[in-house]
Amino acid sequence: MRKLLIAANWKMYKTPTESTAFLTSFFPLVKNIETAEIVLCPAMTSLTALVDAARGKSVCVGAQTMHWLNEGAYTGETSPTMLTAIGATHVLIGHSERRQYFNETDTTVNLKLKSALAHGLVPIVCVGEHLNEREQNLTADVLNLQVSVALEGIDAAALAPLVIAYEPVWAIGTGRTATPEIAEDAHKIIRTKIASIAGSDVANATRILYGGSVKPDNARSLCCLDDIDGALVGGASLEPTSFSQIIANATAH
Ligand SMILES: O=C(CO)COP(=O)(O)O
Repeated sequence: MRKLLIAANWKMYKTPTESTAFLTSFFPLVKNIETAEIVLCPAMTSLTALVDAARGKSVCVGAQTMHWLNEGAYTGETSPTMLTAIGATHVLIGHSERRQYFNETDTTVNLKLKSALAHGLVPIVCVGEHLNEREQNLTADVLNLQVSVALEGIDAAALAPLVIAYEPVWAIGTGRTATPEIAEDAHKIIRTKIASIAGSDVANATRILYGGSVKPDNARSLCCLDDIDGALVGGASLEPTSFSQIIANATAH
């Protein structure tokens, strides 16, 4: 049985003060929820403050990206060792905005995934097709390629912590959510691909989140499906009430 994971991607929003103020209002709203793991991914500058504020609470804190190396002359970058040193436990890898604006590729996703696993960070690897790819019936090809390159050269035994987030690019920040059928289909494609690479045990244990315009009113219909194990939420995670409603609806029986 896979435990639901609901993650917030705050992108380039919230100062450290705003991040900890969020937690102060948010935590009382979710503290009795035991059926989901909750992860907040703030901007790098808020990580330390949020890790400190979340200590002892059932909320984890993750980064939105990282370099794959431990150190080096890479201006502006943050290493996995730096993240674990401050207590971050999760990391988003290969978000479509990183691929679009910062030249991330399937190959750098693979390097980052190997590095995150080696450092004990829970990797949340983002995959998803563009609208034109969906319109040309290329969704399965795109997802299969993204997943296979991401997992290249990684031992099945090392993949236990892996989380994948299916985020169709056309649904991000657009208010246009994938229908539950579209999302479930894509998640099945991803799970089947993982099984072909790493075996069915790994595939069945891997949590696959849906991301793209998740809101309180669609969280239930997405998260109740067999192959959807949670959500990666952008805009609607910035506000404690809407994010806590997403969690409540996603975990409702
Ligand atoms: O990119 C996303 C999460 O990583 C999704 O963003 P929205 O929820 O704002 O569409």
